[in-house]
Amino acid sequence: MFISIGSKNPAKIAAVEQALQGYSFELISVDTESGVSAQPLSDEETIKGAINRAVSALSVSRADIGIGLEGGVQETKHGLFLCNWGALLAKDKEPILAGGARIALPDEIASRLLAGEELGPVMDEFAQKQNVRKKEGAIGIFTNGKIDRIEMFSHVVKLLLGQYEFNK
Ligand SMILES: O=P(O)(O)OP(=O)(O)OP(=O)(O)OC[C@H]1O[C@@H](n2cnc3c(O)ncnc32)[C@H](O)[C@@H]1O
Ligand SMILES: [Mg+2]
Repeated sequence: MFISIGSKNPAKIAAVEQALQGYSFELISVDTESGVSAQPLSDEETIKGAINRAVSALSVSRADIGIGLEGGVQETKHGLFLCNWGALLAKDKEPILAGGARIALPDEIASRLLAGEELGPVMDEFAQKQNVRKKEGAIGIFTNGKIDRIEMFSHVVKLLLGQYEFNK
């Protein structure tokens, strides 16, 4: 299986590799535009970003499958939640979608995102670390390391792959 992932973010690449353990596969990563805002503010926008990345990843390579993973946030009555979406696109097929685990962000983080800041830099400042988005992610910080961004996205990729196999 030849797979192209639409991001150079090491956490997203590692998530695909983790989900594909036991498979024989070749993986390339391509820097794609999400085509949505840098900080998507809804499920809908985040899904669109994931699909756009999968489409570009497939179109610029000879891969059989393009995968797009996108992070965003979604407002609810219970707070601003992290949302993460994945799209898998096989040639001449409709994209397959899957969502990741969700947790509410603390108010001090949520208010900054709603004011227009991006989660990546806000998390680095909050956690006093560098490149949180490429490592444990906000989900790793706020779950005390129980579920990091790689594990969360690897779950999304397994959900994509499983649906792809089931529908084949
Ligand atoms: O290189 P790319 O693939 O763009 O990876 P990214 O880390 O920027 O990830 P996204 O574009 O999918 O995420 C959209 C925004 O949300 C941020 N973000 C999403 N999830 C995060 C997390 O768990 N921890 C820190 N920042 C996160 C990220 O920095 C962006 O500002
Ligand atoms: Mg980004």
